[in-house]
Amino acid sequence: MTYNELSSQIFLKQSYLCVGLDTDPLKLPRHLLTESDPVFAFNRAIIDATADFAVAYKPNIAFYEAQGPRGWESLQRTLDYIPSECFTIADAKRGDIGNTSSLYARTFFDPSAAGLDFDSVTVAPYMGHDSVTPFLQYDGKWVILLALTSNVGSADFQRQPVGEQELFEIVIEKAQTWASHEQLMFVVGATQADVVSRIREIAPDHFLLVPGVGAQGGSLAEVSRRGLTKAGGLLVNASRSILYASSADDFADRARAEAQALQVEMAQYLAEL
Ligand SMILES: O=c1ccn([C@@H]2O[C@H](COP(=O)(O)O)[C@@H](O)[C@H]2O)c(=O)[nH]1
Repeated sequence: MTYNELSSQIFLKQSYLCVGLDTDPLKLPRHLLTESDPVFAFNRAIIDATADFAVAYKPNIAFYEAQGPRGWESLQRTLDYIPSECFTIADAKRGDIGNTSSLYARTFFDPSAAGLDFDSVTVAPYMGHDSVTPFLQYDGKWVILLALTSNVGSADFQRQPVGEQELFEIVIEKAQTWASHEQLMFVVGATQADVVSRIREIAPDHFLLVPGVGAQGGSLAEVSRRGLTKAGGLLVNASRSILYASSADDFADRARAEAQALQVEMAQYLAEL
């Protein structure tokens, strides 16, 4: 999916919601456990319930890998089920020496390899340019680089001062020499809303993938007011607050209501642009 196509979807759906598919087999509603693939049955119901309000879906790969081969099958079925107009993110947080990164990229981007055809993959910047560029060799595919994460541990390295800057700012500046805003996004936690304006000075056009609203307590209002651009420019993720709004038979209805509430709020912020 191109930058303009993603931007168009945001204004068409009046939403920059990304639904995180962090599907934990231990948290599934009991009535789904008799399904042949309970994880996929859950994801299918969540996608059906939220697709009107979401422009992106982000399966967190850890939740699937932890299930072994069954998990990879659930992931494949889920990816195939996501509507084609939605942007897909493999939240895998990969990155290694170049030849290894090439194989990670092939896993998520080349359907003739592992069968997966994601639009994007999250990548850790720590090993530098040659660990990231193999992911950029695929036309139409995106790298979403971890810049300033939502967890408290982001203070350990990402917020360390380096000269006049903090380390995450150097990551954002340097990475822009590797790819344009048409192929590169940055992860910025919603819990770090206070620095989103500063990030917009360094990266005015890049999409930001923003996890941390909902269960982690980040503010959608603050991130939106500081991070939205004329192209949209944000994908705000919510996982647990949508997936596990209810653990009973009404889980899909409750997930839909949570997603709709976020979309309605997002539409207000888009109207203020
Ligand atoms: O900085 C980061 C980077 C990634 N994540 C991921 O996003 C979701 C958040 O889930 P919630 O349930 O909405 O808190 C999850 O997959 C994380 O691994 C993040 O939270 N922060």
